[in-house]
Amino acid sequence: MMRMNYYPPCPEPEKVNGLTNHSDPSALTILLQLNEQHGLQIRKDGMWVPVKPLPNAFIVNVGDILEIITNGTYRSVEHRATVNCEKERLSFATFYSPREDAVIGPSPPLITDQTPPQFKSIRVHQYFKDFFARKLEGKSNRDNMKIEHPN
Ligand SMILES: O=C(O)CCC(=O)C(=O)O
Ligand SMILES: [Fe+2]
Repeated sequence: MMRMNYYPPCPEPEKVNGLTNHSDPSALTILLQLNEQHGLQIRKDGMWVPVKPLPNAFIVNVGDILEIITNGTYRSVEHRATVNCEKERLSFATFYSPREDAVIGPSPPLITDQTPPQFKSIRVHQYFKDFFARKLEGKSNRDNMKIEHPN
């Protein structure tokens, strides 16, 4: 799936979100910041860190599916987009995910007594149906896939 994002300039940029904080539901996202305008930020240790646009460079984001398949070893990155008052910003995201009839869940070789499955297994089609039915909000999609362990 591909998405083009257009963020018009805004006279009061601190009052709006360009794109609310979220992690991508995909396995991997390849992102191009088209016109080299700042705006993308990632959450690291609770802080929002700007990602500087580099000419002719892609950004590769780990998405929730990769977090689920690796049973939490690779963690999806929470990110958001801000707007600025001078110039429009454009980005182009390509989302990579397994085919619709595949089942995603923690990879069996990664499951041991010490590392029980952290996530449910689900068909990709249902996973995206659930994703689009919910509000985009932080890592809520990943959280929704978690299983509770009685310890
Ligand atoms: O505009 C950006 O840099 C981020 C876009 C994004 O996070 C998305 O399309 O999922
Ligand atoms: Fe995103």
